[in-house]
Amino acid sequence: MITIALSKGRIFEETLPLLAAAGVVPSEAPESSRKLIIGTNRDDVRLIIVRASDVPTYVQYGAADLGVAGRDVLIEHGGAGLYQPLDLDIAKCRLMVAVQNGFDYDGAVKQGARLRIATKYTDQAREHFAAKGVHVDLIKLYGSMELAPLVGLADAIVDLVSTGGTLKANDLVAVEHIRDISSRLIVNQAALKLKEERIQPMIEAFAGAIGR
Ligand SMILES: Nc1ncnc2c1ncn2[C@@H]1O[C@H](COP(=O)(O)OP(=O)(O)OP(=O)(O)O)[C@@H](O)[C@H]1O
Ligand SMILES: O=P(O)(O)OC[C@H]1O[C@H](OP(=O)(O)OP(=O)(O)O)[C@H](O)[C@@H]1O
Repeated sequence: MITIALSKGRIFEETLPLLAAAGVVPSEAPESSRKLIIGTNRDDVRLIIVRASDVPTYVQYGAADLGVAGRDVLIEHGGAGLYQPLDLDIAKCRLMVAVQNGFDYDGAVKQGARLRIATKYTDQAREHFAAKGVHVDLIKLYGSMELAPLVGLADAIVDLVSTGGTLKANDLVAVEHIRDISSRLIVNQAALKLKEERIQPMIEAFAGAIGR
């Protein structure tokens, strides 16, 4: 059996064409089912549905052989035990610093002010501000980061931006680009050796379908 870990929503939807290229069609959609293990048209392939940030953990420990995870999530996880053969060029966005409209970010940084930063991405935020020599207090959040500057919880946020619609709707502006993000295929290193004859063709099928 080959087990593939995916998260609901954009990762599942954008991985469907890649799975199809490998001859894998899920037997139901996670959005309309409460099942966490989803069968496919292939007896030897199943999907497990987990939180986006948990995908690397399932693959690291071998509970899933393969998975699809954002670069944002992979950097926070650290990547131990994971082989990352392909950038799938899906779920594309940017990790950015944003502040409320009117907040003088450059001025605050120049003055050497200590900034309060709300984010789910504490490791990447710490590294970004340390490299700039800016002192920060990090406030860990698990979602809706855009709210933090509006209610005085933080001076700035580090979050993902795609269309910019969420920032705009909440009177925020992006002030720094940290990195471009897309999702990657990740593979458990031991599984790749033990099940190579079934996993390698899947990697090749995914590779051939990227960007189609
Ligand atoms: N607006 C976006 N546009 C494109 N890609 C995005 C966007 N937001 C997030 N992503 C990418 O898709 C991945 C999955 O995002 P998704 O919103 O499904 O999960 P999440 O809610 O961030 O995670 P969790 O459920 O673990 O809190 C992210 O890790 C990121 O790489
Ligand atoms: O620039 P935009 O196109 O508006 O996208 C940015 C938003 O997308 C992500 O949230 P998502 O839609 O995944 O919501 P969730 O993570 O809170 O489920 C991210 O956390 C931003 O809030």
